[in-house]
Amino acid sequence: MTLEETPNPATDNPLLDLAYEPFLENLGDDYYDIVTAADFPLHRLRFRNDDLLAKIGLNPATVRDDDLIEAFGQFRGVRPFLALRYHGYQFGEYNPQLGDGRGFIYGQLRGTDGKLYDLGTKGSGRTPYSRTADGRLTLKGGVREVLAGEMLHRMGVRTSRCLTVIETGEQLWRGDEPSPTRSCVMVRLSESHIRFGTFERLHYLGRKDLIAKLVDRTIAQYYPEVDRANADPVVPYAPGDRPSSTEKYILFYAELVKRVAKLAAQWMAAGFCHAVLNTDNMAITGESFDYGPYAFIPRYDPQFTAAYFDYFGRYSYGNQAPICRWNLQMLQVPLRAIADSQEMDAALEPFYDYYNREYRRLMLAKLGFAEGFPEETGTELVKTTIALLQQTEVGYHEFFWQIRKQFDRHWWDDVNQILPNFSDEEVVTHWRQCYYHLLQFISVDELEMMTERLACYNPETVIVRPEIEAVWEPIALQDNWDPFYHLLKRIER
Ligand SMILES: Nc1ncnc2c1ncn2[C@@H]1O[C@H](COP(=O)(O)OP(=O)(O)OP(=O)(O)O)[C@@H](O)[C@H]1O
Ligand SMILES: [Mg+2]
Repeated sequence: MTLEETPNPATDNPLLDLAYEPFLENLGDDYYDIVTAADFPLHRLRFRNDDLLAKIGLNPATVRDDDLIEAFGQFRGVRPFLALRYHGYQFGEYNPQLGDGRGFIYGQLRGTDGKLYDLGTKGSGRTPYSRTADGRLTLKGGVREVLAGEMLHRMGVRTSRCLTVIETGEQLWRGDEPSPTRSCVMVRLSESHIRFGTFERLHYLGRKDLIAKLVDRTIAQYYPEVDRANADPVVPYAPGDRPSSTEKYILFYAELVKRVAKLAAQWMAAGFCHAVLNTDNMAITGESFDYGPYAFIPRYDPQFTAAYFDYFGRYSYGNQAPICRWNLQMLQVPLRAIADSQEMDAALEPFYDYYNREYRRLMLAKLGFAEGFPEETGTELVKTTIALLQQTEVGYHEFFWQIRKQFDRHWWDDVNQILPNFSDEEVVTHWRQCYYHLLQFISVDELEMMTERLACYNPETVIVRPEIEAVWEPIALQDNWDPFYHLLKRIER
């Protein structure tokens, strides 16, 4: 290579040379505070997501562990770090004292898919929103968030995912972990950290102008289809008067309703209980994020609650769709600055239609079926499946795994071949008949596709709590990370 051909990067760390885009920064400082990162006594890379490095246009082989530590542990950043301001309804009570208290936006950049992504931190130190807390994330919290993102991604849920987890060598005190406990800093890639609560705060402050600006920018950036469908000029908002509701804003809200309804259906089909669906944990893109006390359900139980502090089951597994709908309804309050209330009500109306359609589609896919048979027949099978899951002792994920494992073309010929070793309880017999009935709409050639679909929708491993504890224990006791890395591999199968 001649001297002229030698690449001459600004730094030798490819992460610092990425084309970061200041979308959030350009909103102006009404929406964030510029903050600094904590200085940590130790930086040990515990997790790197090479899949995501590729997604942001990097060849993972060219990114060294030290590069990741420099950017996402020592925070040699290229842009100001923004702690975003937000409020939110927490367990139904409005809390005006929130905001990024232990994280910030490190930067934003385009994925290879052309979409803008946030790199957001968690556990990176105190900010003006930390209140009395330490601004830190426990190592176990980081490990759990990695696992949730990867598992949900594997199950086809629209979700944020962790890019890195770096252990930081501090001792933290927590009421819900044996303490002192180890610390880490996590960086996650998500579609956006703009939350429902971001708009709620602006309403609380009476800043309709800032709401209008944020909605316009949100639509332009994250709802291009709405922007294209309705090329209305941006409504200039003069404080004091009320802009007329343009179709664009209703289309945006209607699309958000659809995305959130689908997300709730995705969680339900995945057997996932998010656990803390406060409005500050709802992204304006309709993406799932913030994995704290979540759990994958061991058995089908609508009342299953994952957070020990959720005393009344507000965020129980079975309450996720109604709560998402309630959150969408509360979002109408700030959005009234730019959109008509009745029109938003009308846009919220089909929430359960979207939800039910997506849930039915996903449950049928978990059973191996695509659309293409009478609607009632499919609905009947889904209902019978739920009845079986409720009335027998079978585990939620175990049941679908067994279908995937045992599926055989003979099921198509003979109803008694379907899960032959399963019990003969009445509900199971009825389920077999429904399943067999639906199979009769399938041609032999399509059976191969069913096998593929079963593999796609039903992973071999689902991280119910004992699975997570089983990988955490060796980390906690012997600093042995192998079971964790092994579990990450198993999740992919
Ligand atoms: N250890 C902490 N130090 C400072 N603030 C904290 C800490 N833990 C939580 N908070 C703040 O409490 C609020 C609610 O926390 P929640 O657990 O929903 O969010 P989070 O997990 O910190 O972050 P995110 O929603 O970005 O995933 C947020 O304002 C958050 O910043
Ligand atoms: Mg949160």
